[in-house]
Amino acid sequence: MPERVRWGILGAGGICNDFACGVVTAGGNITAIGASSLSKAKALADKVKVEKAHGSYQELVEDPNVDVVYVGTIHTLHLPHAKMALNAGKHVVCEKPLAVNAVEAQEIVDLARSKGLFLMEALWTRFFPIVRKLRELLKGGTLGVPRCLQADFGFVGPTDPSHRLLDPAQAGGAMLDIGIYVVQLATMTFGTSIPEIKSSAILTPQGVDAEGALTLTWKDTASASLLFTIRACTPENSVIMCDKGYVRIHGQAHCPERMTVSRASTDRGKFVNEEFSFPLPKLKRGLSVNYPNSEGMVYQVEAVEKCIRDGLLECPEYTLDESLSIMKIMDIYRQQVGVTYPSETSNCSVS
Ligand SMILES: NC(=O)C1=CN([C@@H]2O[C@H](COP(=O)(O)OP(=O)(O)OC[C@H]3O[C@@H](n4cnc5c(N)ncnc54)[C@H](OP(=O)(O)O)[C@@H]3O)[C@@H](O)[C@H]2O)C=CC1
Ligand SMILES: O=C1OC[C@@H](O)[C@H](O)[C@H]1O
Repeated sequence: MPERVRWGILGAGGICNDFACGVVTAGGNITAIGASSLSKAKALADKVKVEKAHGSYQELVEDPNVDVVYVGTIHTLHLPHAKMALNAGKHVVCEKPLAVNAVEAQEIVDLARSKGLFLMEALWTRFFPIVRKLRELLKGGTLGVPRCLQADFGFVGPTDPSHRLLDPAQAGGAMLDIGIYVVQLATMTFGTSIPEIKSSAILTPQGVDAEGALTLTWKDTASASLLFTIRACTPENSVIMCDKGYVRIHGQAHCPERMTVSRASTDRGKFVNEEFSFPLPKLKRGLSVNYPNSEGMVYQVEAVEKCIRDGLLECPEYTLDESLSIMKIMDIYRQQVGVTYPSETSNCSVS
């Protein structure tokens, strides 16, 4: 294996640009970009100064100079594209959600495991320094036991019903696109066992969830109250409440840079506050990103490269079992609110 992992980028849309900028900014090595057409692949390759562009995904995954494929296509294509790369013997980092439902996600995980290849769902939030600091803090125990979480993530999304966020054929809807971020905060804090789930949602005329609310209860131990919407601006606050204080993670919900830790004092209702912040890295000159705070892709790139260098097949900071649990929670939510996608041949996987 060369000193730096050799990345292949599968797709040339919005997030592929941002991920590629992350690799370049991290000083990493992208050896090829493959897209549905050569012109699309070339346009991105020129922008991020990558020599090789492929006009098909198959050519990309078969490129002998690629070690790990980043899959950045739409939700319904994650299953075929992740499988295509694994079957070609490549490690895979696949955009969130890993797949449309838990049955599909399990298929990808089983394939990676059977082939002894690295696989991770690209839940980049996990690798932000503030999130790592938060985990350290919760583990350290000085805030006591985490008992409840309140979190929201919302923005006003597109109105064109053919946009991927709204189109059932592209597995659109708020949960799979952004709800996943608040769900992962809950599993990170309270563990990956499947909680009791109560869901509600507002659906679009096309039948995807424009807004959802979820109450998760881990019997006798913890609860989470989560809201996600693509039809309203929300404060994007996440508050983890413990028995000796609480932590407020300030938005943006999926790429936070700042948190306030409030420790209970001997005076009930009075807290001693401590602020933490980790500013984003600066992009390398000439690069520009499409999505907020995508400079923070750097952290995920570095984490994956370390795992692959160390010979790991999954990332300890975000395991495949956790991805599968999150997928199951999202399946149960969709069952409860009545969102199914045309691409789902078998029903959701909930057992
Ligand atoms: N981590 C984060 O912060 C973010 C993550 N995402 C995730 O990234 C993924 C892609 O989102 P985004 O980049 O915004 O989407 P885009 O629509 O910008 O790009 C998606 C790519 O998928 C392929 N594609 C798109 N539509 C179709 C279609 N109808 N039929 C066939 N192929 C299609 C195209 O690949 P090609 O270029 O080869 O033609 C396209 O470039 C999603 O999984 C999303 O959840 C998105 C935004 C932010
Ligand atoms: O992951 C995401 O984060 C930012 C949102 O704007 C985008 O729709 C989503 O895919």
